[in-house]
Amino acid sequence: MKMSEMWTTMGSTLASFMFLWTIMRQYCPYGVQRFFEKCTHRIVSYFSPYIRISFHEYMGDRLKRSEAYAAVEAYLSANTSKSAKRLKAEMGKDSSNLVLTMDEYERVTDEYEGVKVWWVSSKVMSPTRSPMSYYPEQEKRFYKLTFHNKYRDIITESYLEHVMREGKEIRLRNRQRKLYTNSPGYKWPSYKQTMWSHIVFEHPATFETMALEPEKKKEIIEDLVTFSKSKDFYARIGKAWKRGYLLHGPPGTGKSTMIAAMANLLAYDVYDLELTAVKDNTELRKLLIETTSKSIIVIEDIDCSLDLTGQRKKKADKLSDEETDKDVVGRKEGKEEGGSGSKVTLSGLLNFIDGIWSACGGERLIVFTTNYVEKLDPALIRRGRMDKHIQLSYCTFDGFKVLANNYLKLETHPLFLTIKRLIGEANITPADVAENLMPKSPLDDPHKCLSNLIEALEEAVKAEELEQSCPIEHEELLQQNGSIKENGELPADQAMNQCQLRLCNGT
Ligand SMILES: Nc1ncnc2c1ncn2[C@@H]1O[C@H](COP(=O)(O)OP(=O)(O)OP(=O)(O)O)[C@@H](O)[C@H]1O
Ligand SMILES: [Mg+2]
Repeated sequence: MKMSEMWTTMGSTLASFMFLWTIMRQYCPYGVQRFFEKCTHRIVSYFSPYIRISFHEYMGDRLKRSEAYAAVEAYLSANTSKSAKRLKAEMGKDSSNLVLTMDEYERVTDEYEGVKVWWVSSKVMSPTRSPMSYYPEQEKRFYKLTFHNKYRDIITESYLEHVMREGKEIRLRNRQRKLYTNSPGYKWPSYKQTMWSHIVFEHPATFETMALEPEKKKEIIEDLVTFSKSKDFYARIGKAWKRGYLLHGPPGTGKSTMIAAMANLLAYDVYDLELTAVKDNTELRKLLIETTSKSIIVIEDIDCSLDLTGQRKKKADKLSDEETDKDVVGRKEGKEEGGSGSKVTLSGLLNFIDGIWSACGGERLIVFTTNYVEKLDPALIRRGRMDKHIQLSYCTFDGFKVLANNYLKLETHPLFLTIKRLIGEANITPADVAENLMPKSPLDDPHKCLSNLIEALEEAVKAEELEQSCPIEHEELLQQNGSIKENGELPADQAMNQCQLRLCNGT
């Protein structure tokens, strides 16, 4: 057969095939269409000297968005959006600028060490489950890279590595950090791709603005930074790249504020896990798999989240007298919010923290907060699970100086001496100090705010003295009054008045 005849035969075969294909697309069911698509691809790739690599947005069972896809997306948006003719515009970081990426079915070229490659962004629709299906069709997006066979080595060995590295760096730079939550009572529709809902994370707390002793602050910052740079170390010692922090202390001592400061220091996302809204251990695992790296998974008030404290004790102990109101409220909420109540168990939670699944993703902090560390099951907070225990306590003079600088822009003041003396004697939380330093009217100058704080400190000192002189009466009064604060304190003025009243009455 002559060369020209061969080309003619090939051309007409392809033309007939294309014609058939057009008809099929219009009239045939999805399965038949896919079959013909595959045949076309095989014929084309048999004759073509070009290689194609696809990067799909979701792989396999679609549990997680592909990191490779996201890196390609970032790389292309930074490097080739100038050459693309059809672009997609989206709000970028801080909603302050528009980010342009190539639109669907757009094709751009890129050059690497003199080699030309082509990228196409595309999508296919997955079939609906049945003709009556309620769920909409799912879009499966992907990028396709095309290059000549003779450059196979350079592309697969070095260009792709370059794309991934640059893409990841760009993503990190442009990342808009997010605060995720697994909303309580929220029914997860099966067509939805994630169990987490999110908003932009914009908490302003930093370690600089935290009232904490300087050495403690330095130690925590160093610990966090060392962790974030220890990928190779964790790989060498054969440990998953994650670290657990237990923050404990009375209410208002800055546990939640510290989580925000941690996230801001390391530029991590925050996953605020509401345990009472998690149906069972399987759902807990799904939630874990969906978290990304560079994130903090937070379980606040772990002692109240579920009945995790008493799992190893007998059932009868469950509602013992020792339990505080807060515990009971926590469990009640779990029952109500979760409808049937959460079936997450202690072993489920332990698996969540350091089971085999916990290693996926890497570079993650798990943070528990509690007001009552002594109530937690030791298994939950042993070293290795909760690697670092941080106790947050009452405000010190160093802490006060940070708050005075934050709230009043004061580094020194004649009243500081009095405050230094009183703050050493009183148990006052940073939250209370902050509240007193807050100007209450436009006329409140720094002197007035500091005087307010001195008043509050004097009351706290009196309450301390009272507690030490007649601890039983003090405790009884707190219980009778019902105004006991969560950390076991009664507002100083109330305690004083009531104790004086009792002493006067001789009771
Ligand atoms: N150490 C601190 N440094 C700076 N501000 C603080 C600190 N502790 C508390 N605050 C202030 O008090 C408020 C309450 O603090 P935060 O919510 O962090 O306390 P918490 O320990 O999480 O309390 P709870 O146990 O009730 O959840 C914060 O908004 C913050 O303004
Ligand atoms: Mg808190």
